[in-house]
Amino acid sequence: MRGVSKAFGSHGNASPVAALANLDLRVPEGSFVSVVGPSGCGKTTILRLVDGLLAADAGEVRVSGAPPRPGPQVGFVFQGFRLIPWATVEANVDFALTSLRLDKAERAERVSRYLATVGLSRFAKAYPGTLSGGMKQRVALARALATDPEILLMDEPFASLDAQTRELMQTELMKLWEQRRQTVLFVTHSVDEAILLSDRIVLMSPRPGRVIEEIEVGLPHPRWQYDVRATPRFTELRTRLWSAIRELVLNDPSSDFHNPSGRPTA
Ligand SMILES: Nc1ncnc2c1ncn2[C@@H]1O[C@H](COP(=O)(O)OP(=O)(O)OP(=O)(O)O)[C@@H](O)[C@H]1O
Repeated sequence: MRGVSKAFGSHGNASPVAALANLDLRVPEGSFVSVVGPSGCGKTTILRLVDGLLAADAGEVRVSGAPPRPGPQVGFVFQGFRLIPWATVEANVDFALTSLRLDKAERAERVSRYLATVGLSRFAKAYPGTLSGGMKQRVALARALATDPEILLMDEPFASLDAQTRELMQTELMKLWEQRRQTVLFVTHSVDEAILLSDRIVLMSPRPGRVIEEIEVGLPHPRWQYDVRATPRFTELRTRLWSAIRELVLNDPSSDFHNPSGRPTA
């Protein structure tokens, strides 16, 4: 993304919201990049621009050298799963394959392979409403992976899961990524999650959203094989990112937590 700006239209008398201003961001092929920053800094807007669901007002967005276009080359995983409630688990995954023009046997093989990858083969005939949150998110992950996309866009995919399930899903994602090494652009509010998963972390400031720092994580892979959180590097990154985000929030006049002095308000 080069010099990208995006504003959203005004509601009633309110003036337009400048979501992104003159944003530069490069995500190298095969890398795992996370975007963190205060609420409303434009993280989701970046993903929608890369997916081609949204057009930039100014600047240039390129995906593998071409203008972005929605399609099977890009997999999207959302916080809210977005499964089809009246379709079975396997039908939900199969639906993603519609545009690939595979024959029936190939489609069935893909569906069963990716359901096995996320450990849900036994639930192929179940309906989403009967599954736990973690299982639903695994279906959503299988659906996103089934087209074998070059790029995975993930918008707070684990935010609504309980802490244990979230950790298990993070480990699953790390393992899957080690095998396939897609390019991943991952949005999260969790600094720990960003450090755990990413090669690089992009820190954004809000109103208008822009990149203020890019940090190489520098922790070795595969990270599920050792206790990443116990390393000095993890602690250092965590402290650095949290204090930067805290400063951004306290100094943002439109934030509910605006308090430049940082002193107790009560
Ligand atoms: N369709 C829209 N119409 C109006 N304003 C919008 C729209 N989409 C996003 N915005 C505004 O643009 C800004 C950036 O939104 P975006 O959702 O990209 O931020 P975010 O960093 O992902 O937020 P959060 O962390 O809260 O999910 C916000 O101020 C948001 O209110």
